[in-house]
Amino acid sequence: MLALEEESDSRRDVLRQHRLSDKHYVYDRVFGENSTQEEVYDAVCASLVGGTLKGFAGAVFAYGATGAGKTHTMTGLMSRALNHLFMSIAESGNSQSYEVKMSYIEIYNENIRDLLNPSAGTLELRDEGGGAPVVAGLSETRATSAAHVSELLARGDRARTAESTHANQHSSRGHALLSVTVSSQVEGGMQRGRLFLIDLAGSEKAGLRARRLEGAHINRSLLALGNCIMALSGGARYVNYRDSKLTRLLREVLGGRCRTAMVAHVAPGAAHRETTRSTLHYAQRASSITNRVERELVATPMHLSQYRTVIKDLREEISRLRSKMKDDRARPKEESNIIQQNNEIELTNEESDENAAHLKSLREAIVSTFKQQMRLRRRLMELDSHLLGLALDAERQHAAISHWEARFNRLYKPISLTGSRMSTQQSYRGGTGASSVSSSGGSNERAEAEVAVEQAWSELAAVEREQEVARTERDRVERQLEQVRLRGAQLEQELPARISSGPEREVLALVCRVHELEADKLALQGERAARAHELRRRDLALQRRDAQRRLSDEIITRQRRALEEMGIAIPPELGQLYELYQQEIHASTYTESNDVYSSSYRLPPISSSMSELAWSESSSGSGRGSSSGSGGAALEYRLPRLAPTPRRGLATVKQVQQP
Ligand SMILES: Nc1ncnc2c1ncn2[C@@H]1O[C@H](COP(=O)(O)OP(=O)(O)OP(=O)(O)O)[C@@H](O)[C@H]1O
Repeated sequence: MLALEEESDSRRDVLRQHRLSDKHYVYDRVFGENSTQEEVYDAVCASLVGGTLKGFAGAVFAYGATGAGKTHTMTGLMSRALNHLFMSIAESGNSQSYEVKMSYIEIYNENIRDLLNPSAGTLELRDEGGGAPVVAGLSETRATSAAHVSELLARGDRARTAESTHANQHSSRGHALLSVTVSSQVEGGMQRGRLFLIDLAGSEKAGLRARRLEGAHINRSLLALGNCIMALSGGARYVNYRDSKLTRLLREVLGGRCRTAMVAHVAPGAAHRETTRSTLHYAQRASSITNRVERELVATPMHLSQYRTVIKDLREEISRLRSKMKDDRARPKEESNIIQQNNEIELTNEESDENAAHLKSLREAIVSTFKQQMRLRRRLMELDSHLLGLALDAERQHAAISHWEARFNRLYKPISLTGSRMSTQQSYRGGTGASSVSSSGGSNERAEAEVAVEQAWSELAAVEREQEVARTERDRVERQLEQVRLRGAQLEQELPARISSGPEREVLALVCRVHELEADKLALQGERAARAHELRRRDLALQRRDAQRRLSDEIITRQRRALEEMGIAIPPELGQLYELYQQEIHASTYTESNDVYSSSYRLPPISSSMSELAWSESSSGSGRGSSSGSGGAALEYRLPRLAPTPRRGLATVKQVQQP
């Protein structure tokens, strides 16, 4: 329990003394100023990591005012969680079967950036058929060890947008979302556990003009987050996640199948009373949200051509089995009667028992061979799908390398891996002497290129090793499948001679039905996989086009500047083209950066959460004038404004009231 003491002035007010009491808040845990990061990790995050290995989703997000310690907490949790994860995988004695991937993004000014691949620029958030939204083109880096992960985290942290504010020397200005996915093969598909670690930006009011837009975006997303928390804790039937990219991305974390912990940060000083009150209030509301936790099991997507082959094979098997049944039925009645009579004459009771037992074991053998076949086929298709993914990964790394090569005017030649790597590194370090570095690039860009290219080559080498392993495994599984198929065919050949009764025919029909269902299921999965594959391919193509476009922009701008500097008159047609080009760039920037104002964003926030907000704002005693009543609030919600800063002491308070 945490008690928020009333102001000392009010305590002295004898008349009010009995009416005012300290406000008490109850949480799962309260940590004091002397709590260590280990304590916080053990209480908040450790059990979530265990769940991730078993296919559950877990999340921790840090919430609170600027400078209250969010980044400090999350940095500690992130490195501990990933160390813990790799230790648990090693202890499982089955480390080969787990695959850990991580992605790290920042939402800054409603733009999403890939912190592990900042050169990719702004990424698009795309809704995919009812599921969780997907960040198109986001890199998912395979993490191989705790040391590798620390290196990736440090790289991502360096790429975050930070500035000095009055409350914090090194204030994070964007929301950072680290997502770790642990996949492992289990019976029936791929088990996928996820861990989300989220460091939200704190809000801060500053006089600087440049900070206004940033503050508006931070407040906008925190306000949307507050609305979602209010709606979820109030049991609302409709929760509006669409008001910011943050809430769209956190949908699963806030109201989905995720086990979520919110760490609310407060500063104990009296000067922070109002921000503290607001944070504590939201944290209490959040603690009453109940999520239904579920394990995630995804049927592994397969290689497209494999779907067709398997479905064809299955259909052939079905018609073979059907024809056997027909053959048996087509026999003249007398003939089958004679056979039956002969059987009855020839077979003693003992023999007929033996025959029935044999038929039973034959039936079991057929079913078990069928199951084995299906398992091996699935494995084969998983490997194909894995190889397909690896090919795309490799292409992505090639694209990153060629991006930097192009920036340094080098022709990208993937010779042998080591040779090429050497030459690339030498060229960035000036070893080959002939590099022509762009004038604005300078040594920073060189250093960035060196790190990025080195990383891309090592990723590529890892991908190639993985491809080798997968191909060997594929050959092995293919041979095994061929053997099982032959055994299955032999067993089926034994059937017609032995089918003599209705029950036997029923078994055959059942086997047919199983085959049919399997074929239908595969056909559906095939369609879905085809769509997913097409989307991934388009993402990659879009990323490439985007890189090309940015290069063209730069070339055009520089050429134009050069023409002007040299005093060369621009021909009128070229002038017109420049104008058109500028209009086009302006139009596309406008549409990209304003998608938050698209019609879907105009839905007013649900009423219960807005009334909660109105309460919160008016109770601060420093109301923002226009925000009383849901209409005014909804308007502000769409177009957040920063009020002028009247008194310094209140600035932080008012900003933080907005979540
Ligand atoms: N528990 C703690 N122990 C020691 N130092 C801390 C602790 N919490 C925060 N700090 C220090 O206080 C400063 C501000 O903390 P931090 O950057 O984590 O705040 P924040 O809430 O993330 O702020 P912002 O929202 O502006 O990014 C940092 O220098 C940090 O190292």
